[in-house]
Amino acid sequence: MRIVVTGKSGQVVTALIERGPAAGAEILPIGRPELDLADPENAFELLAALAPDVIVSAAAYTAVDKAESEAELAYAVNARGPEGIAAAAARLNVPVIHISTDYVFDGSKTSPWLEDDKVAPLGVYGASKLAGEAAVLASGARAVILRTAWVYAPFGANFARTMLRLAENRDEVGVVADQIGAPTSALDIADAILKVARNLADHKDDPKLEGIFHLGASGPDASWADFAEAVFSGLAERGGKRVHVKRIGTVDYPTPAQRPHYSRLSTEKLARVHAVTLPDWRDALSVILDRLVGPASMRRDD
Ligand SMILES: NC(=O)C1=CN([C@@H]2O[C@H](COP(=O)(O)OP(=O)(O)OC[C@H]3O[C@@H](n4cnc5c(N)ncnc54)[C@H](OP(=O)(O)O)[C@@H]3O)[C@@H](O)[C@H]2O)C=CC1
Ligand SMILES: Cc1cn([C@H]2C[C@H](O)[C@@H](COP(=O)(O)OP(=O)(O)O[C@H]3O[C@@H](C)C(=O)[C@@H](O)[C@H]3O)O2)c(=O)[nH]c1=O
Repeated sequence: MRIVVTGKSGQVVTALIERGPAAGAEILPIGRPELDLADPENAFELLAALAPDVIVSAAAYTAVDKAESEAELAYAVNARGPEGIAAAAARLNVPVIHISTDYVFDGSKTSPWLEDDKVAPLGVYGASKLAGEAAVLASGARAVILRTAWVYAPFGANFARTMLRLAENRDEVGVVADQIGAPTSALDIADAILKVARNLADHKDDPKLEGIFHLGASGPDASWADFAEAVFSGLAERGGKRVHVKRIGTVDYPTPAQRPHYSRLSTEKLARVHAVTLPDWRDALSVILDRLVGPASMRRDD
């Protein structure tokens, strides 16, 4: 199975490159400069030459706060980019898996968001990603939208690595405790994408496999403060320093973009239709901390 992916240097694609071979997939990443999503005119020629079985559209403008002041660029990359990719996929008759976000929701629910719940993004990033979803769904390509959330990995820019960096010279970090979701490992996302890709490649005439699906870790709801506490206790278990999380409110941590208070995604549809369920986020974090900090068995107090 040949899978062409956009977003060569991103967390999800780096994970796909790592996990692809074990799943029998050849991952062909494309990134800048060969494809600038803000101007995807050459997408068809580029994709056609690579002859993919499946296309994964994972590149995005992901700077949530900066998007508020760079709306034009965010829409170009997150909406017109995927539109160009999906149009090419339709012409090539190749299915496309497009990665989207929990930030398409306003966070007003108190139970996990379903695929057909009302979308109402609070910021430019979420709105531009929503426009990307719409463009992909309207393209005529066989399409799966995978909305995921709170992505972190042993590589790339993410909240867990930010916490570990802050731990280097801080004993306490203030983190919001009133935004709830599920941290999701890019390694697990990659495994899920590979299974969905296999299903699409193997069952060409099954429209039930297409549409919007939510993809997130199992385990209890978590706030960013819970996630930070889990990172720091994992650090201490591995012989690192102890760092305290000061649990604060969103009002105490003002940011240019508003974020949803509750963005946990219901993953039942993905489990039912594609037979994909992700591990508990606490186990997934342990796997990633083993790589970032060292295995827990190396801890000093053993
Ligand atoms: N990170 C998260 O917490 C979440 C992410 N998602 C979605 O998952 C997907 C993957 O996210 P993630 O792996 O974290 O992404 P990253 O932020 O790690 O990487 C984004 C990638 O997109 C590329 N990119 C940005 N602008 C352009 C452009 N104009 N042309 C071509 N490539 C471009 C970047 O390339 P370069 O390095 O050259 O800038 C980079 O490779 C995205 O669609 C994102 O919206 C969904 C939920 C949560
Ligand atoms: C670094 C830091 C952040 N925070 C807060 C800010 C914010 O409300 C929350 C999350 O911080 P970040 O800005 O790192 O995360 P953010 O960029 O909002 O993460 C989002 O990225 C996009 C791409 C997505 O699609 C989302 O699913 C989500 O993962 O934690 C603290 O309270 N203390 C801190 O020290």
